[in-house]
Amino acid sequence: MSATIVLWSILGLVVLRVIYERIRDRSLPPGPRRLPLIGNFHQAPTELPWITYRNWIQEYGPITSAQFGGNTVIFIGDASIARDLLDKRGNIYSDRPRMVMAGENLTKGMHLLLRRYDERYKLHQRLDAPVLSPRASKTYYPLQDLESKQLLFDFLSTNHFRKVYERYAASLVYSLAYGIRLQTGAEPMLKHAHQIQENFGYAGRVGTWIVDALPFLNILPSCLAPWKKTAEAFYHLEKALHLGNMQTALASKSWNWAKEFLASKEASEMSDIELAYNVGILADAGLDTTSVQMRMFTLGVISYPEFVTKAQQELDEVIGLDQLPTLEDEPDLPYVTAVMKESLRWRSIVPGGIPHATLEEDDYLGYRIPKGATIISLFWAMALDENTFDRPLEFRPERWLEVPESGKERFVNFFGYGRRICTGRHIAKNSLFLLIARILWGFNICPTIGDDGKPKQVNDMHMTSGFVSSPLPFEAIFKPRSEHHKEIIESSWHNAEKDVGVILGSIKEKQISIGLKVRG
Ligand code: HEM
Repeated sequence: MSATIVLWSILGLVVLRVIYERIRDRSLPPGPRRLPLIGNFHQAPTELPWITYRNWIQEYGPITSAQFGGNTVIFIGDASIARDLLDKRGNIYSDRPRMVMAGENLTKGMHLLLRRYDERYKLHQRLDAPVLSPRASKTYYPLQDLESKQLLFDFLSTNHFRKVYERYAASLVYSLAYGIRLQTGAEPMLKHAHQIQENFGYAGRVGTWIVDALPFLNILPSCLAPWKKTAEAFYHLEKALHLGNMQTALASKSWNWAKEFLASKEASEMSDIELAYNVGILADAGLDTTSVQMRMFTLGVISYPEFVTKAQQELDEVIGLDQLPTLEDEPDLPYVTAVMKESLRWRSIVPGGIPHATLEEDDYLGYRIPKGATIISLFWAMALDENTFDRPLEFRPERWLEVPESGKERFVNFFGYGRRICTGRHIAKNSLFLLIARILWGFNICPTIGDDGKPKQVNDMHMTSGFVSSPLPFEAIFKPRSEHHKEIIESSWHNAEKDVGVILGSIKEKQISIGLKVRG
């Protein structure tokens, strides 16, 4: 074959490809200009990608499309469009995009968050639903009460708030899932669990693995696919943690989710490892989320301290000085509830949203949304939308108590959408309310003082990338509001029931008494 024929053939293929892409992209929502083959891949940042995506939304409109290799991605930057598609058309928009490295190689299809929307996924949802319902979640209050009392007590002797929040969140979810209280936060199993989270975040990083861009490469044998070795090592580490915790839970005398699940009809259709992963993924999901959201709240206090006085006035009037607020007080504490909502809006722990995918082609506002497209509801854009939130960069709880000026729908889906909405949201919201109310009741939180004698400045826009985005390290000082507050915190902790077996037993009794079906 002469060189001329080769050249003409290549040119012909390129032309055919361009024609194919033109047809493929017809009627898609507008978006940045694509290059042949790679589309916008070269424009997808690995660090803080939501900032670039928000810029695209501002330039091209609230529903924007881009092409990452063979994958069409639709970005949504408007709360009502996100609800129209992800909530109201949940039958189409509840799948997840394929993530070869994190979803298939590392977690072997067993990570609930990444599961495709199929019968197996629904089986897992049926298994989990009874322990995560609003009514069941309310019965976990005695554990949240105990752990939050320890949290307040810990703040009397340390300002290391990251550790204090992490211990709270981990101990709560490990008690529920496995009957294991984590009293110090330095337990080896917790270190192991954090390593697993880190590995998952690494495996899930966009732009890190060639196999995520070109999934067909995954059929290569391990000797030609070095990523498989990494995934296999991570998998064995994770499997050991979930199976080990499951064994401890089943051997424990107390009621826990592991026992509850094992006794269910759904579990009889699962292997030991699939069941252990189910419990393990729930435990993982509860580890970082609540604690990082509490760091966002702390960042809000340091950056916009004015709201604290108003919250404390409300707490003093409604609760008084002699007792801690409880979950029952929520309806009487609208300002504190607004602080919780504002923490979730101001800095989401998932600013890039968690991607959904379409199960079939759809039509919306005259645009074609292809089957298999990745759908990103961009929390960062919706939470900072100036048309719906006045001065959105400010932490201003009042906005949740005022009647919004514009008639436009505001972003409130902090826990996601439709059939993939966060299943731990009732537990999470109860924790956030209780922690925020109790911390504001008992403490003033101040910035640390620098060498120049002035409060150290903290940049409230400095965040990490990754599955869960957290603030970069900053310092804060937790001071009890008075000697009296300190005494109440000490006595509440000293008088608390600390035996997790007794508390879990009382939770089981409570569930039976209110008519919940208890299996374990
Ligand atoms: C402040 C705390 C939390 C926040 C902000 C949060 C947020 C989210 C978001 C945005 C999603 C994705 C929803 C979607 O795809 O539309 C999600 C999924 C999920 N969350 Fe949470 N979450 C929190 C705490 C928790 C806790 C405590 C648990 C478990 C006890 C949990 C369990 C899960 C699970 C299992 C999923 C996967 C749902 C699925 O794909 O079907 N989350 N969460």
